[in-house]
Amino acid sequence: MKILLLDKNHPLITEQLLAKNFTLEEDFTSSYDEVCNTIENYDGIIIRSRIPLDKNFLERGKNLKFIARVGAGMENIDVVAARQLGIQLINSPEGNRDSVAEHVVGMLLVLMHRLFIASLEVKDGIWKREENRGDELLGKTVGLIGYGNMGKAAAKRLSGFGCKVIFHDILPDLSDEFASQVTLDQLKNSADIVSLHIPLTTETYHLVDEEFISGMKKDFYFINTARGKNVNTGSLVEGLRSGKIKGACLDVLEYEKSSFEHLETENDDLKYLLDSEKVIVTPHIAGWTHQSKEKLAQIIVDKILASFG
Ligand SMILES: NC(=O)C1=CN([C@@H]2O[C@H](COP(=O)(O)OP(=O)(O)OC[C@H]3O[C@@H](n4cnc5c(N)ncnc54)[C@H](O)[C@@H]3O)[C@@H](O)[C@H]2O)C=CC1
Ligand SMILES: O=C(O)C(=O)COP(=O)(O)O
Repeated sequence: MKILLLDKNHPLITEQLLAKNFTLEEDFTSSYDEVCNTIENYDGIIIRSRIPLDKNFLERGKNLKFIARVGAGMENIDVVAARQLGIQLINSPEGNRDSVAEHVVGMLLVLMHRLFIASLEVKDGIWKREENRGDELLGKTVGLIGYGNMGKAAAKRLSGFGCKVIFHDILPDLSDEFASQVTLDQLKNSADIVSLHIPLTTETYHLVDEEFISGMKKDFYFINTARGKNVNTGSLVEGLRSGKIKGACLDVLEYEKSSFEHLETENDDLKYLLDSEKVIVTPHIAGWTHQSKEKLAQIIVDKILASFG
């Protein structure tokens, strides 16, 4: 089989697939149009999220048998078209869920204990104690939206910090030893912290908006490691300005073109988020550890070999 690798990943992917006699070609720079022109030459694609694999792209890949997404989210792939065309979709969320879960806990601790601000101040010669009094995770009710790979991994860690973890998911009967399933209204009635772990779909686009925020019973902390477009940024900023949202941890932003591209900065809402002491932001690295890089690669190779080896 001839496979095109469109993103840089751990070298074990190439080493192990070459050893199994796959033919591999790497192209980490060509544009969407350029790749479209040659895609019919390949049986499979290995990708993260650099290029959108839309219907047009998939139809031109006449010989494609699989798309392997090194990671979890499939938003860059027209999943419906792929299925209609008989192209197998493979992803590897088991490889970065531990990284995401630790990032969630880490961001919450940094924000709630004011670690980043306090450290910057001390290094600047400023010694403020009362202003830097933090909030504990212990005893807080965390409401997760989406209880798949990422949500479950986050629940496991957060319950270890003494949080009561509840979640809302459209699939039924998902409660386990770490978290209890509730309706969205029940979550809004009791959560002190809201964390998103949903895919980006037409239903989840701007799921967190003015109505969601005003429906929250308590003031709350907000964390998003899912996708930027799950949140209406204007509403988020308004919630932060009014104090309804006590602080936000954002690994993803609405204005990301893809996780590999910079943000546009000429935007008042984004400027507020970047300037605010109540917000910490990371550049889409929740799932981006040295360990996840290797795990994602090994899992994707194992899944490719299980179907096509
Ligand atoms: N920041 C980062 O580096 C990373 C971000 N992600 C994001 O996390 C997302 C979730 O990943 P997984 O947990 O692997 O996905 P998953 O498919 O295992 O779980 C998602 C869950 O959300 C539920 N869901 C879907 N629509 C919903 C709605 N409207 N309301 C409530 N629940 C809904 C689904 O039923 C499912 O249980 C990915 O799609 C991706 O966007 C994933 C990995 C790394
Ligand atoms: O696995 C995911 O869904 C991620 O968000 C990781 O993002 P990336 O593959 O680095 O664009």
